[in-house]
Amino acid sequence: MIRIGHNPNTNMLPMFYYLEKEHPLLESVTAEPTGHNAMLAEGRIDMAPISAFSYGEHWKDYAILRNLSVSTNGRVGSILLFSKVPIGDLEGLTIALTNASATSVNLTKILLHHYYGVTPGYLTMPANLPEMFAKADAALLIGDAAIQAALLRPECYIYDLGEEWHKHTGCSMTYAVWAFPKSLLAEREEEIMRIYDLLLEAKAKALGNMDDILRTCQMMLGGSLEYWRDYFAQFNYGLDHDLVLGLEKYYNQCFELNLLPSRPVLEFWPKE
Ligand SMILES: C=C(O[C@@H]1C=C(C(=O)O)C=C[C@H]1O)C(=O)O
Repeated sequence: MIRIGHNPNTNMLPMFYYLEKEHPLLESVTAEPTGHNAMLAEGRIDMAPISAFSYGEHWKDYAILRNLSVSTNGRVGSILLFSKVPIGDLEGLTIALTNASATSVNLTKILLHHYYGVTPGYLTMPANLPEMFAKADAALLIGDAAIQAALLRPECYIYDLGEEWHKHTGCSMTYAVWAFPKSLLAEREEEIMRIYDLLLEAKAKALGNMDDILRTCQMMLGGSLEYWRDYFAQFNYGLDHDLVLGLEKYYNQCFELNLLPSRPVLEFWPKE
């Protein structure tokens, strides 16, 4: 039995919609990304779509499943900085960061410190825009919380961090990778291979049947089918060479800004 992390946000439906929930080899544990980051590090789950940043913290212990990620080359639509002032004016002000994210929290710091030359103060809070705006001048939200907040058209500046990253670096951005502890390979490699095949099959089926997923998103959060078609058009759930280059750029920036203690070396599984 492999315990995998299930992320309930709409952007993960192309991975989970067709994954068999009752498969005898699988047990799913639902949480936001930071929940899975902690559970994988503590051995409470065996594999998950963790924050790319969390892989960067544990790269010596983890392997990354090939050809799987949550990435965009530009706009993402659900990693949004809501701000009362233009982004370049945040010097000395306060940003409330969602407690659900690790990748985007550090992406925010890279963009602000390195590219805009501003150093705000930070708070970490549950994702709730009115409560965040009561305590801070800007708020970072990810996933469905970001989509829901943006659909309400709040009166503030809204920056898409995938778009900002692309604008400043020309690179794609990988938010999540599927990782597992390498120590599992000694005795459970065959089981991991079975789960990997299930994940690839579920993804292929979803990407060939996106209409079902668009309707599900509409039922979950509202919005038009066109809105959802446009949202998913940005995403890449693979992990090709160009995406890896973008991810390495992100890790290098994290290391240079002391957000990571070492420069991660990516180790993929299965070996080619
Ligand atoms: C695209 C998204 O990516 C997510 C963002 C993450 C993070 O910031 O740590 C982690 C997992 C991703 O699935 C999103 O939630 O909107």
